[in-house]
Amino acid sequence: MNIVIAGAGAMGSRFGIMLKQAGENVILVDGWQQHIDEINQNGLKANFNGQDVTEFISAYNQNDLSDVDFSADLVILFTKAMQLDNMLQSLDNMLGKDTIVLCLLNGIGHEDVIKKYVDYDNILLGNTMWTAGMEGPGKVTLFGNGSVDLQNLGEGKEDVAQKVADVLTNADLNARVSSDILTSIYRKACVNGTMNGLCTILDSNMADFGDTSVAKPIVQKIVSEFLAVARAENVFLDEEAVIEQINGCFNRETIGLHHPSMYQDLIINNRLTEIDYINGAIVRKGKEYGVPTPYCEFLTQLIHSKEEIVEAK
Ligand SMILES: NC(=O)C1=CN([C@@H]2O[C@H](COP(=O)(O)OP(=O)(O)OC[C@H]3O[C@@H](n4cnc5c(N)ncnc54)[C@H](OP(=O)(O)O)[C@@H]3O)[C@@H](O)[C@H]2O)C=CC1
Ligand SMILES: CC(C)(CO)C(=O)C(=O)O
Repeated sequence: MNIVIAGAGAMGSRFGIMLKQAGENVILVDGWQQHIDEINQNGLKANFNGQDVTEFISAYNQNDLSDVDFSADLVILFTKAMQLDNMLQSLDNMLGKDTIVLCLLNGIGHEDVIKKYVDYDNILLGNTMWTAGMEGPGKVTLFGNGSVDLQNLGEGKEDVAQKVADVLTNADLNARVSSDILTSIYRKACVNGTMNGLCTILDSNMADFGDTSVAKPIVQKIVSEFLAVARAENVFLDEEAVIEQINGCFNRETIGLHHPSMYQDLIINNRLTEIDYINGAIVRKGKEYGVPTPYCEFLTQLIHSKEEIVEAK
């Protein structure tokens, strides 16, 4: 399958490497020129579960795609939420009438942006529990396990969703077609709504935060706000199951040592965060539905305050 990874940071690189290793025809598209040059000159390097691997995958700057002759069957979106609209504009020439677009960004509501550029029937919405970290241009660190949930937005497009899930699973990415992706997106948003902001403010990985005496009550308060907003949208989640999934992030043997992507953005790279698409989205929706969200509001404010202190760009 001809696959474009649109947003080739940490996660895009993971998916690019694993799909290439499974024999798919992959290209990477990104806006970070130094990263692109490094990949094209020396290959995309990864410390992959402790082993050094290098994959040679062509990488292109999203602002310079006019001469790229690649007929994309599948585009996997892996930008940061703030970059999504720009990336879709850049990809315009590559999106044929049958190109399937799969969104795996964290956060809520990305379909509203994607719909502006892609036929509704060609959109797959999903999320993932895989993790990844950037070491520097052309180099990522990949460890642990994960999975992907995805669903077709268009009616009767289940076969398309299944085909994409099969391609991902064939690359060991453990994908499954969900029949209720909004529930799955809210469930993942609860994971990000707790792990990402808190580990960033507390300067910790997930396992160290999980070991603190206050982790459980704070997680419970934030989850209850997410679930109340979800209920207002007729999305019903089982609180115990959500908390169990979050507790899974504290496991040092699996992904507990990971610093969430928001930590990588703000603390390591001085970059703006996706907080407005996670806890901030819950605050906005809470106001709309008359649902109080004090914990999400406070965490959103703390992250914005930290962004200002470190002059994040
Ligand atoms: N990392 C993780 O473990 C997980 C992340 N996600 C989600 O996946 C999506 C993509 O996240 P992720 O892969 O972490 O994103 P990254 O921050 O690694 O990459 C996203 C983009 O940011 C830019 N960028 C990243 N690092 C630098 C740098 N040091 N200097 C300059 N530019 C840089 C690049 O684009 P450009 O130069 O064009 O700005 C890149 O395409 C997000 O929605 C995230 O929440 C989901 C699950 C886990
Ligand atoms: C690994 C996980 C689940 C942590 O919240 C994630 O999605 C991220 O790092 O953004």
